Amino acid sequence: MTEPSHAEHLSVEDFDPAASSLTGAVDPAVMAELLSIRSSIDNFDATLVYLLAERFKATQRVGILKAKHQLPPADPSREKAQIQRLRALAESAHLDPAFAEKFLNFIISEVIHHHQAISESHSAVAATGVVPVVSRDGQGFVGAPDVSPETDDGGTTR
Ligand SMILES: O=C(O)C(=O)C[C@]1(C(=O)O)C=C[C@@H](O)C=C1
Repeated sequence: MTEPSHAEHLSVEDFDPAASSLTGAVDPAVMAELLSIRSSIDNFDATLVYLLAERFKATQRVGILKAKHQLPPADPSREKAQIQRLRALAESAHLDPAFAEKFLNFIISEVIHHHQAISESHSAVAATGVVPVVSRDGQGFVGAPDVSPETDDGGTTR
C-alpha cells in the first residue's frame, strides 16, 4: 500500500494542505485559488471537530445522568423539537433543511449508542461493584480503580 489508509493514525502536523490528485494537471493559478479556498475549508473542518467534541462532552454528561436515574437513552419529543428548530435555522441560513435533519439524526443516533453503552456499564457496575476504566486513548481496558460506583465520570473518562 502506497497511500496511507483513512484509518491510519496520523497527527495534525502530518496534514499536507496541498495534497491533491490535481497537482500538475491544472493551471498553477487555478491551483493556487483552489488551495486558498481549501485553507478556509480546513479551518471550518477543524472548527466542526472542536464543536462536535464539545457537544459529545455535554451529551456524555446527559448519558451519565440518564444512566444514574434509569432514564431511557432516547427522548423522541425532544428530538422532534430539535429537528423542527434546526430545519428552520437551516432555511434561514440557506442550508438544505433535509441535510440539517439528516446530520442531526446521524449525531443523535451516535449519542444514543453512547448512552446505551454508559447505561450498560452503569448497570454492570451496580451488579458487580467493579468499575471498568478505559485507558486515556479510549483503546483499552486498564482495570478496576479504587473509586466508588457513584463516581460521576461513568468510568469512561480517565
Ligand atoms: O437531551 C437528551 O436527552 C439527550 O440525550 C441528548 C440528545 C442529543 O444528542 O441532542 C440525544 C438523544 C435524545 O433522544 C435527545 C437529545
